[in-house]
Amino acid sequence: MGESAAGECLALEGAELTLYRRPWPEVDTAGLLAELVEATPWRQETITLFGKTHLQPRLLSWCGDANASYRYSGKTYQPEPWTPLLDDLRGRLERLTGASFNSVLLNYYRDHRDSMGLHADDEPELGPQPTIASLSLGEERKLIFRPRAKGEAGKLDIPLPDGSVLVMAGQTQTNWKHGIRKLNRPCGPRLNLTFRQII
Ligand SMILES: O=C(O)CCC(=O)C(=O)O
Ligand SMILES: [Fe+2]
Repeated sequence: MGESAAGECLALEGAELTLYRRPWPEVDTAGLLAELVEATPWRQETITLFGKTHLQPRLLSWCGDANASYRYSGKTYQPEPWTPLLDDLRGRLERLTGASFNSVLLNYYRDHRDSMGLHADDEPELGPQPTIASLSLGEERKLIFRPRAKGEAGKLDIPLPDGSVLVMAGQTQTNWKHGIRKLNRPCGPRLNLTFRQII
């Protein structure tokens, strides 16, 4: 595990992962979490599994430039406009990573029962090697990485502390799926913001 002022490179073959544990020590993360939970127009999407429709186990919101529409499970979503707060966070993440972002997906895990299934962020509009910067607020949950190819070995579980930023780049989405498991024990809320560039 290489460490530098720029962040920790996490070792995972065929992936490019950098973790910044607390890039902005002065930021009041609890206040930020509360403000975002309050101000965001949350939606709860449905998923259909084996012909049965369920509510997804988390709330989400999609925000970005007007032309950054997003297709997901066969539907196209128009982004909410940037708020000053989200635009400020976008600027911070752009300066931290050197990448550009025109949209952000907010995921709100209300408690231990909320989760996200294993997936890769490989939608065509993200391009072949997307750089995705993921800011976590609130309860520490583990982001689990599992190989996309059947029979491949290897895995990594990354605890994402309050105020941390994980950057996924290079071939990460090509080779790995990631997700958040539900927990057996109660826990507090967690908010995750993944900043992306829609092409
Ligand atoms: O909550 C997380 O840390 C993961 C979010 C994620 O994978 C996504 O928004 O695509
Ligand atoms: Fe993802």
